[in-house]
Amino acid sequence: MVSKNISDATNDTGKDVHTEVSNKTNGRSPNPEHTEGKDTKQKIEQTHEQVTEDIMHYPDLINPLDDTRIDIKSGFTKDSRRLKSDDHEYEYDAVVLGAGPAGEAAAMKLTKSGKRVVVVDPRDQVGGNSTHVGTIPSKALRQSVFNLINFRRDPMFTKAMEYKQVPLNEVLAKARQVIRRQVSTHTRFYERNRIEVIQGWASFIDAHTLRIEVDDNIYETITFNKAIITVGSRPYRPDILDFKHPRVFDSDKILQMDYVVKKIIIYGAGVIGCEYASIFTGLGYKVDLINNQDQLLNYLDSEISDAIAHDFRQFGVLIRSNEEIDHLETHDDYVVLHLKSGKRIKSDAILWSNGRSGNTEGLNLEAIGLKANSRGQLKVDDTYCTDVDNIYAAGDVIGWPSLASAAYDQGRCAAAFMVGDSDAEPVSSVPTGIYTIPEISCIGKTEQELTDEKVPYEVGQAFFKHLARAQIIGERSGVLKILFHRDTLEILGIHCYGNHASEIIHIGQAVMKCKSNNTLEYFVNTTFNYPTMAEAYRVAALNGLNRVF
Ligand SMILES: Cc1cc2nc3c(=O)[nH]c(=O)nc-3n(C[C@H](O)[C@H](O)[C@H](O)COP(=O)(O)OP(=O)(O)OC[C@H]3O[C@@H](n4cnc5c(N)ncnc54)[C@H](O)[C@@H]3O)c2cc1C
Ligand SMILES: NC(=O)c1ccc[n+]([C@@H]2O[C@H](COP(=O)([O-])OP(=O)(O)OC[C@H]3O[C@@H](n4cnc5c(N)ncnc54)[C@H](O)[C@@H]3O)[C@@H](O)[C@H]2O)c1
Repeated sequence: MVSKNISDATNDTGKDVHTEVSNKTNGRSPNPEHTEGKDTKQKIEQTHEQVTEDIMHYPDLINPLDDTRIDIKSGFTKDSRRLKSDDHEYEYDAVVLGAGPAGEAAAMKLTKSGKRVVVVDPRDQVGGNSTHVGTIPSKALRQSVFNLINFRRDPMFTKAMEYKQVPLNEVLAKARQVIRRQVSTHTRFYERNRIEVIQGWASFIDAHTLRIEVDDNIYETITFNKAIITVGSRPYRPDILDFKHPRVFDSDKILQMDYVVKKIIIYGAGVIGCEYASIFTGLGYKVDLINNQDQLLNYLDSEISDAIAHDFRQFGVLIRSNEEIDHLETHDDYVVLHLKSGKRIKSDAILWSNGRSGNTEGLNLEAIGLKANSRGQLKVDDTYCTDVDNIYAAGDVIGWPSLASAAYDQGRCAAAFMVGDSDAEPVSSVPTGIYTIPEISCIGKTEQELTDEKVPYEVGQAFFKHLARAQIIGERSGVLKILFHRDTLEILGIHCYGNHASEIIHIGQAVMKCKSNNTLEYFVNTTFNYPTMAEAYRVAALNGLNRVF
């Protein structure tokens, strides 16, 4: 279980801060009357033993940045009782299991709809895995490495200073600041909306009762009318690897790496594997990227997938395609990866990044008649309702698309369905934003999909190197591709490779969303600021129109 000790916290100025923990000490003292009987106690002790003995079993709940966490004072518990609950026999109208993006959005929507809501999360801070071990630390880390790369490229600095390798956890200094600010911002959202947050592990007793382990062997029981499961996911860990070994990492544990390596194996060339390939090469490590498919990120436009593979190779990444692990040999200061093809790769460490599993194991889903699939994920219908009609689910725990961006919207939409909003709609179109160096972002169909569907499309493209703004800021590579219907000029897909791609994509996304205006001509007939990266849309549109006859 997550440590409940308040460690020495520092604020952004590096000074110590000693304030109160949010969820844990929010005025709710655990009620001993709720402590379970002996049999259950024994069962729980087992669970507990498992957790403390094998903390890596719950990697999603480990905060590698624990040592410098800020604690946020919160006093919203009592206030939330002022909200009138609906007319039923339960203590809460709704309970939210998990305070990540999906849980937060659901809680906000529910409370703004006048519902009496409680959020349960074992962490002593809100934000979920997204803030503590996922999106936020990895993106802040990427930014630090990106700055380092630019710094090294600038002769003004490199002449004056000698470049020295730094361990990953030191580069994470910036991430710690961002996490603290994010936690503080989101805690205020809960406070201002008077949403009660309980720190503890939640599990179901029945479809209207939840048991919360609020402290070691101390349980609290609450009753609710509806529940939403937003417990997120954790890295998938196959039995053949020993994640306690100091040279074996996954995306949670890597944030704790406190030594410098020269060479690292990344097993799994999905989004996490590719993002970390950029981070490690930026830090000067040699990378072996093991891909069990024949192409990197094969759901992308194939030109973009080729471009990232080309750039990776330029930066010294050795991509090994169509390979599969046989076993891993671990030594004190190195590992040897044995592949089924017979190849052997020696390296200082390995990062395993081969998918994630939903955190459903400890929820006692049997008690409510639910079953997760082999990846720990729950099935929901178009209203985010599970097979049990008062239990909903959103975010990573339901699988696709497993993004913080979508999790937030799914949580909000699920809550809208829970309160019976007539205009609620499920999340359907989600852009891809991959924060490799350079970035990749896309929305809509790929060339391959349009070809398979026999849609008569054309392509308009703009290379960043020709844009004034790109030349000013020193962007050397990058392309924007617009796919459009050659007869109607409707935009069907946008694919962007290059820095700022994840921002640039939103211009096209907005146009695609406006059905009546969704045409390539929008970019020709609209005056954009100059010089900007957005000029790529005008250049690509004109390029595309020139191909139409
Ligand atoms: C390295 C990495 C980088 C990523 N980068 C991006 C990115 O750039 N952009 C993007 O959009 N997405 C990114 N993602 C994905 C993103 O982090 C997830 O999609 C997002 O966190 C899902 O949000 P969620 O609310 O479903 O769950 P989570 O953020 O996983 O939060 C779930 C919460 O539930 C709690 N919980 C677990 N068990 C229980 C229980 N029994 N009772 C109560 N609470 C429980 C957990 O403690 C946790 O706080 C990244 C993920 C990783 C791992
Ligand atoms: N920029 C971003 O948006 C961003 C960044 C990082 C991570 N993420 C999210 O994190 C998730 C994980 O990324 P990833 O790179 O580890 O893997 P991935 O989801 O890309 O999958 C990699 C491989 O692992 C397999 N796999 C996935 N889950 C498995 C499981 N439970 N058991 C066995 N095999 C499994 C998949 O089939 C695939 O072959 C992705 O869904 C992604 O959306 C997003």
